[in-house]
Amino acid sequence: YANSSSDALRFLSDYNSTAEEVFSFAVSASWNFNTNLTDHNSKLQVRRLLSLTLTLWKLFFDFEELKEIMAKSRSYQKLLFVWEAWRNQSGVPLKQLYSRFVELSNKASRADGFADTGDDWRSWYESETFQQDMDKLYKTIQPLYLHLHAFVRRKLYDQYGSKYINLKGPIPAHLLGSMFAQKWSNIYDLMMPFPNKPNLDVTDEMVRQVSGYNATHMFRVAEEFFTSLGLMEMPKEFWEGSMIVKPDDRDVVCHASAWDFYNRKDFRIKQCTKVTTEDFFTVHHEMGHIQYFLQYKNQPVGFRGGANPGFHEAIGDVIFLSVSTPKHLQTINLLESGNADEETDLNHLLKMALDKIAFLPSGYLIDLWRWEVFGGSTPPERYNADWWYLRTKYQGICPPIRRTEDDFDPGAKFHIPNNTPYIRYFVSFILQFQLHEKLCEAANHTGPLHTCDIYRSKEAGAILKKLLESGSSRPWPELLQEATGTNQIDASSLMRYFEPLMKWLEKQNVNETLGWPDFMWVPPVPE
Ligand SMILES: O=C(CCC(O)(O)[C@H](Cc1ccccc1)NC(=O)c1ccccc1)N[C@@H](Cc1ccccc1)C(=O)O
Ligand SMILES: [Zn+2]
Repeated sequence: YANSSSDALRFLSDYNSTAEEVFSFAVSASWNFNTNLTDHNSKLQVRRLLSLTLTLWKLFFDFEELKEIMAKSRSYQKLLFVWEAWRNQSGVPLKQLYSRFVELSNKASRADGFADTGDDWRSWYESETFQQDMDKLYKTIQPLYLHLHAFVRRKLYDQYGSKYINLKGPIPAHLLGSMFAQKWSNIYDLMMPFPNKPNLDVTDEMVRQVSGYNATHMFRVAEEFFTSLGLMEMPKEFWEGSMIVKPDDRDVVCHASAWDFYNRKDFRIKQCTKVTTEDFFTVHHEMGHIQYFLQYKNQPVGFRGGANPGFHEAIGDVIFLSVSTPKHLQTINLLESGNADEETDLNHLLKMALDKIAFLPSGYLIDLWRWEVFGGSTPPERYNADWWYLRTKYQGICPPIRRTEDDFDPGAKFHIPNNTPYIRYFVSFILQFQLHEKLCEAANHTGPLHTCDIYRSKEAGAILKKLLESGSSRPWPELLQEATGTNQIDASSLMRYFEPLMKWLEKQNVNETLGWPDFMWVPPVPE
């Protein structure tokens, strides 16, 4: 018996060191590709064909630029052009490839004993009733979403008129400030409850500050929040190896990501950072991933992951719940007065809802669609129809122009071609409020939850550290129980955080239709 256990231990330690080398090699190759697409391609032997393709590719729209137009433009037609152009160039070409990819992916998952790839991905949450659990969470937050949707639809009606907005119908998808109608805070200026209060979008202030709120400064400010909790600073290899601005001499994948090189030394962020509030949030989101890497780096390779994938997505967002308070923005000199009066408070809550509540239906439906595709109930000839059915059913949005099965709109969203699962973000957006509530209690916060800032609380940091250093070495319900006192993902913390807003919206919407009974309505196409 003794032999077998020492044999097992030796095997595991051999496996671990070998796995580290293999993983490290693979991650380095992937990093080199993602941060230097041109160089990678130019090395291929079909140089001439490729240089032609690259030239054509450069003719294509740059997603970063389109993103900016979707955030800033208030022209119905211009938004529509950008919305359609991106889907034509990114989604359509993928359609045939995707159905073949689904077949191959399911084949691999079945070889591992799963029914299909959706079954494989859901197994990471270790719950026999995972799909029902998610549907229950969605139903809990749905009343709040319906009120936010009705309020936003009314404001868009005021802006775009009755021709393009039906007060009993879904909202045209291109009017919500982002390419996928997932983050609505870019149209906050159309929605402010009290417009004459300080502007909580601190982008202008960041750009104005002569001290230069540049990318590095944004990263340093984020790092200092983590160290203020007693968590780890970024190692020197992080600053040496990361790519935090888009290079001007080559093409890179600009979608932000955090990288663990599995050698316990190299940890990096790849982000095309711009000086905006949105990117300041993303800096914290990505640094949350890095903090997790640092805290669990001495675990065996197999345990270097989130307690479940939703935990990995939540850490940086939990920190930003504190950073985004008027009180904290004043602490870091991005807001004149932090003494939030009732009205500024409500402005802040609405802005948070435009990011956090608006996101939930989309965070839920993307893998609902993918589970149906992997499971076979959505065949290739219904990819786009089922996508839009779910987008209208859960988000209450509709396509601004007619869609057919020649289109492949899910393919325009990074995580589909990148094959990155998505329910993790839905879980994160619920979980982050549970963690925030508990950390605020540990930080002896008094007053409404949405005004809490855990900055410099070592007690809060200690709870986070204990959770993060465990990695995926123990079942997530146990780790959640130890960190928060409950062993289930539960939306009641989120509902408590937004309670003052819910009360206010119920008054605002007293004569509004909640939901979109004109389910099939679509806007006219502008001539
Ligand atoms: O995609 C992201 C942020 C990028 C990331 O940090 O989640 C990144 C995604 C990614 C990129 C390349 C390969 C795989 C995944 N995830 C990581 O960098 C990561 C995740 C887990 C462990 C280690 C790194 N956010 C999602 C969800 C979201 C979040 C916040 C606001 C809006 C929307 C989105 O933009 O749709
Ligand atoms: Zn992430």
